[in-house]
Amino acid sequence: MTGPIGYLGPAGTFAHQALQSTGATHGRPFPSVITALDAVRDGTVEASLVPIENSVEGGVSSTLDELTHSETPLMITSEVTLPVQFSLVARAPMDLLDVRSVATHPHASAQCRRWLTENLPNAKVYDAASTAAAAAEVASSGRYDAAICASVAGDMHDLVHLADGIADNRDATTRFVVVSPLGTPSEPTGYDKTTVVAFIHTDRPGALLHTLQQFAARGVNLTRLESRPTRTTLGTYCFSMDFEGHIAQARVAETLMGLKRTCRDVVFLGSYPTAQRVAPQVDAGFSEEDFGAARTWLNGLLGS
Ligand SMILES: O=C(O)C(=O)C[C@]1(C(=O)O)C=C[C@@H](O)C=C1
Repeated sequence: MTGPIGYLGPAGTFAHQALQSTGATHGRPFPSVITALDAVRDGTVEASLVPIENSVEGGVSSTLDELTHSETPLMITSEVTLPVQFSLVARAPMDLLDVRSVATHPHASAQCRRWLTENLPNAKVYDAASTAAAAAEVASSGRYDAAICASVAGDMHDLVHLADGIADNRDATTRFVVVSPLGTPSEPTGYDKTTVVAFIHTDRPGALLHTLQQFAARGVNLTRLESRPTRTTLGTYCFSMDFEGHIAQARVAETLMGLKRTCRDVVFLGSYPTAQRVAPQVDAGFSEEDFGAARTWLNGLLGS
C-alpha cells in the first residue's frame, strides 16, 4: 500500500498501536469505525484498520455490522492482535474516591468493570468514541475528571497516571482487521482464515445445524461464531463467522458453496493470513491432495 491507512483515532488508540505494530508509518485517524470504513468506500484511503473482537468483551458490533450491511462491499485483507492494558489518567494527582466522572470507549469500561466498581465507587462512566478521544477530552476540557485509555495516550496528553493495569483480565487481547475494497483475495499462505456472514433460512427447522454441517463435513474448523440481528424484523439473526483456511483451498471452497446452497444469503468478507501464522491442523481425508485425488477419481468415472 502506498497511501496512508485509516484507523480508529485519534493518535494513541489501541487501533493506532495495532497499526504501528504492522510497521505502517503512514496512518490517518478517523473519529469512528463508520468514518474509517466510509473512507475506504469513497477511496479517501486504500484501507482502514478497525477493532473487530476482544477476548473479554467479544465482537465489536459497529465493525461487524458495517462489514455485513455495506452497499459498497468491503473485504478483510489482514488481521493484527494486540494485548490491551488500561490506565486511569487525570489532569492532576487526585484521590480515587474524588473521581466523579470517567470517560472511555464502552469496550474499555466493560473490560475494567470490576476494578471500577471496587476502586471508583463515586464515579459515573461516560462513553467516548475511543480511549484516546477520552484522554484528549480530559486534557482539553474540565468535563470529565479522568479517562481510561492506553498508557501512551495519557502520556501524549501530559496526563497523570492515577492507576495502571486496571483491566479485570490482565491477558485481554483485541483483534483488529485491515479492511479494503472488495477485490481478489491474496494468495494462500498456508495459515489463512476466512470470514463470512451467513443469513440462514429462518423458516426451516435445523437451518443453523445444516449451516454448521457444511463445515464439519469438510473438516473446516470454525474459530468465531456470533449472531447479530439482521436489522429487519425482531428475532431474525445472521451469523458472523471466521474459520481456518483460504477460499482457494478445496475444503474451504466446497464449504462456501455448501453455505451458498443452504443459506438464504452469504456475504464473503475475505480470506487473509492469520496474525498467529500457525498452519491449521487438517485431518486425514481433508487435505488439498485428498480433495484433488477425489476429483481425479470422479473425472475418471465421467470419462473426462
Ligand atoms: O478506543 C480504542 O483505543 C480502540 O482502539 C477501540 C477498542 C475497541 O473497540 O475494542 C480497542 C481496544 C480496546 O479493547 C478498547 C477499545
